[in-house]
Amino acid sequence: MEVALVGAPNCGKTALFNAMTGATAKVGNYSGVTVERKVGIATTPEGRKFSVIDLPGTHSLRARSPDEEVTRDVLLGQRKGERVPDMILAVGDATNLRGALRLVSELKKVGLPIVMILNMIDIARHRGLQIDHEALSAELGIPVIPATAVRKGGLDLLWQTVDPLLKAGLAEPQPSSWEVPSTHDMRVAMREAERLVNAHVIRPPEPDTVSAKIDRVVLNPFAGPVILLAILFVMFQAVFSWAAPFMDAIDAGFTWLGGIVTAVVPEGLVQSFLADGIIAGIGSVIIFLPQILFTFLFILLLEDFGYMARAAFLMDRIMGRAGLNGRAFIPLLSSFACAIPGIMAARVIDNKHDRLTTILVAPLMTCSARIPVYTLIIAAFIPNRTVLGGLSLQGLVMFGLYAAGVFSVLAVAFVARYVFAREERHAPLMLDLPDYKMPILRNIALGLYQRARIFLRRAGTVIFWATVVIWVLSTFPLPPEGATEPAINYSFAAMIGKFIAPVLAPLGFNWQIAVALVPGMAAREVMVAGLATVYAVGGESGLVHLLADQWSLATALAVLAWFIFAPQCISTLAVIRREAGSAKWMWVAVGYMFALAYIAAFLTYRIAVALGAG
Ligand SMILES: Nc1nc2c(ncn2[C@@H]2O[C@H](COP(=O)(O)OP(=O)(O)OP(=O)(O)O)[C@@H](O)[C@H]2O)c(=O)[nH]1
Ligand SMILES: [Mg+2]
Repeated sequence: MEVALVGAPNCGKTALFNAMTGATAKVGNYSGVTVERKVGIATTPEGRKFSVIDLPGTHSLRARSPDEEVTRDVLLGQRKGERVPDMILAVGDATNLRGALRLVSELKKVGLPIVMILNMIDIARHRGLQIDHEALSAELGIPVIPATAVRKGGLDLLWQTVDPLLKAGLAEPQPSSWEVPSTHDMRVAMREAERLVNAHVIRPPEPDTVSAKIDRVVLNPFAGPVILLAILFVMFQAVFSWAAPFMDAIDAGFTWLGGIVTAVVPEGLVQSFLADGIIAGIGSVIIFLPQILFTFLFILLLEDFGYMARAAFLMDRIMGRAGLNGRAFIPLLSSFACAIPGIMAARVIDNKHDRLTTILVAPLMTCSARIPVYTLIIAAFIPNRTVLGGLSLQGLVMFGLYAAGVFSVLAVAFVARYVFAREERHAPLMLDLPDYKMPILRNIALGLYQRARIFLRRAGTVIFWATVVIWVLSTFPLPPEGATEPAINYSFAAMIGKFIAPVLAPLGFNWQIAVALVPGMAAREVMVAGLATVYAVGGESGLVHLLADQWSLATALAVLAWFIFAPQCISTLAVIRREAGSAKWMWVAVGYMFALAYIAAFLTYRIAVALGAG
C-alpha cells in the first residue's frame, strides 16, 4: 500500500510525513523545502503498515517547475518503474482553505481514493476560524480530517479514519480524467472553492493581525533592509563569541588525546601517524563544529519563525537587478549550509536559464565547509579585540567574508544575464509569505542534529582519508641519514608542493599551502587538516600560532580571497553536472571559479604587499 502526500507548498506535508513515519526530513516555514519524493513506512495503531510518499508542494498539477513535475508524474504514473500510489492524502493548510480545496477538485479527477487533511488546525482554532469539516466532507464526498502535524496526538483523528478504511479495503482506482486545466477551468474551480469556504467556515471578524503588524515593520522599504542587515550582523557577532568556549574545550580534548598517544606509543612512524596524522588532522576540523551549529541555530530559528520568506521578499529587488530569479533566494540560502542542497533546491525555478544561473552561482555562497578555513586564518591574523564600541573585529571580518560571497553571487549572475542574453523581466516575486509561527523546538533540534551528523560523517570519511593520504605523502620517503632540514622537506608532499608552487607563487602561496590545496579539492575543510599535518602541529591553538608566525598577512588575506571563489569541492561539481544536465556546465563552473579565485587572490596579495602587509 502506498499513500502520497499532496498539497500546496508549506502546508505541512513533510511535518505530517515525519509524524506518520518517524522520519526526520527537513521542514521549514517557507515554500519549496521539499524538492524530491521521499518514502517512509507508517504503522497504524492497529499495526497495519503502509508506505508514505512525501512530495514537493504544488498549487496545481499543471506543473511549472521540475519539483512540481515530480508530484504530477508520481500521481499520474508517469515516472518510470514506479506504480501509481493507492491513495492520496490531500494536505491543506486549514488557515488557507480556498487554495487547498481548489487543488482537491483537481486531485479528485486523478481517480484515486482521497482523504483530505486540514493541517495546522491548531493555528486555525487559535485564530478563531471554525471549520465544519463534517459538512465539508459530506459535500466533497471524501473524508476530511483536522490535524496538527507538529503536536503529539495531532494525528489521532487521522489514524482513527485510516485504520477502518484500510480494514475495509480501498476503493478501486478509476481511470484518470485529469487534463491540464485551462485558465478558465482554474477560475471556475476557484469560485467553487470560495463557495465551499463561505458555506462551511466561520471566520473571525479580525484576520491574523500579528503577522500583518510584524510585516508592516520588517517589510518596510527603509526599515526592512536595515533590520535584515542588523540580524545577520548580530548573528556573526554572537556566533563568534558563543562558540569560542566550546571550541577551546574540543581543542583541549584533542590536545589531551594527542598527549596520551605520544606518551603511550613509542616514538616512530606509528606515533607520528596517530598523533600528527589522525588526531591533529581530524581534530583540527572537528573543532569547528560549535561554530557551525551556532550559525545554523540562527538560520533554523529564522526559518521556522517565518522570517526567511520575508528576507527573500526584501532581497527580490536587488536580486532581480542582478538578474536572479526571486525564487533563487531559498536555493542560495540553503547554500549557506552546503552548495549541494542549494543546487538541488534550484528545482523550484521554472525558467531554464534562471535555474542554470542559480546552479552556477550557488557554490559562491559561503558554505559551512569554508568556516574552518576562515576561522583558522582569522584567529591567526585578526587581533581578537573590539572596535567601534564593542563589535568584535573577528566577527566583523567573518561578516565581510560572507558579504563578499553574496556580492560575488550577484555580480556573476549579473554577467550571466548578458551571456545568456536573457530579457529582463520585471515580474514581481510570487511568493507566499507564510504567517509567523513560534519556532518548534523539535524542528530546530532535528536540524542541528542533522548538520552535526553530516559534518561528523565527513570528518570520519572524506576528511579522515584525505588526512591519511596527506600524512603518507608528507612522511615518505623518509629523510636520508644525517639530514639537516625538517623531515617533510624530503617527502613526496614537498615534491608535489614545490612542483605546483610556481603557479601559485604570484598569489603569495608557499609550497605548504600548495600541498594542502590539492587534497582540499575533496572538501574545503581538508585544507585545514592538511596544514595541520604538513606543519606537523597538534591542536588548533598550535596551528594558529604557527600560521601567524610563518605566513605574512598578505598571504593570509590572499588565501581567504582564494577560498571565497575556488571550486574546492568535487561533490558540488558532480551535482552541478547532474542538475544542469551536462558536463559542459560543470566545466564552466570550474573554469570561472578558478579564474576568479586566482585573480582575487593575486590582487589581494599584491595590494596587501603594496600596503606593507608583505
Ligand atoms: N503550528 C503548526 N505548525 C505546523 C503544522 N504542520 C507544519 N507546521 C509548520 O509549518 C511549516 C511548514 O512545514 P513543512 O512540513 O516544511 O511544509 P511542506 O508542506 O512540506 O512544505 P514544502 O516542502 O515547501 O512544500 C514548518 O515550520 C512546520 O513546523 C501544524 O499542524 N501546526
Ligand atoms: Mg516538504
